[in-house]
Amino acid sequence: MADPIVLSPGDTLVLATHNPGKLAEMTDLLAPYDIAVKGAAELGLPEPEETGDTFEKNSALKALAAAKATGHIALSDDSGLCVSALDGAPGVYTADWAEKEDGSGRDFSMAMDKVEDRLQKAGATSPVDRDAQFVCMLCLAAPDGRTEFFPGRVEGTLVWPPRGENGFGYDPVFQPVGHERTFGEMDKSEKKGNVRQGDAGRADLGLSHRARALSAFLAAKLTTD
Ligand SMILES: O=c1[nH]c(=O)c2ncn([C@@H]3O[C@H](COP(=O)(O)OP(=O)(O)OP(=O)(O)O)[C@@H](O)[C@H]3O)c2[nH]1
Ligand SMILES: [Mg+2]
Repeated sequence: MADPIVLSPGDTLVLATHNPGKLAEMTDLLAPYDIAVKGAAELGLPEPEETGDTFEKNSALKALAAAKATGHIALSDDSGLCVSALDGAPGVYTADWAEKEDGSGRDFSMAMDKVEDRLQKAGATSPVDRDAQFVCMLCLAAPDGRTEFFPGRVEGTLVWPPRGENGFGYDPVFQPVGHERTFGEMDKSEKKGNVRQGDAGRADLGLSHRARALSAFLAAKLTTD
């Protein structure tokens, strides 16, 4: 088995994402640690084509591209919304569902309409039929090609119409289990939840899929003292 990837105090960690919403959340979660965090766009890195058919494959290709290009350890995030009544769609294609037909970028209002339209067609009109998960797969990659994975997920219900202006992407339609407000109605600390170091998989380690995956990463790789 390959040696574990070691992050030491003062190291640079490249956040291998071009999504400003993800970058803000990840930077915030890593703020208490003695790690110099740099985003992929800030470093002028190209956006790799996501050719994988799993979250793991796509997170690996993004992290490896950034680690090899910079010579630093890199952390990527491949994530998406998996809707039970749609057999797990949009899943790894969550970002693609937001791409505008004229190629001019992403429109999440259109993407949320599309999900709702599919749910209506599937007859999923009552809350019990509208469960979904946000999934996040973090990949830590070293320039020599080693990779490690940290998954996170959160269960929820899709509401309609969308509610709230906070967050990004599909946040206004996703209401996590046990909460009465959507991610779009929560401020960033609520969406993050009670993140702290501890055993991966503990229920109180963060709320969002990303916060839970980051908790597992923090527990394995970083220390505040
Ligand atoms: O409402 C949301 N709240 C979230 O917390 C969240 N996390 C991810 N997503 C969406 O899922 C897709 C990921 O695709 P993705 O992993 O390829 O990322 P991306 O292309 O946006 O950036 P990059 O990291 O690849 O550069 C994109 O459509 C994101 O908007 C979220 N939507
Ligand atoms: Mg992407």
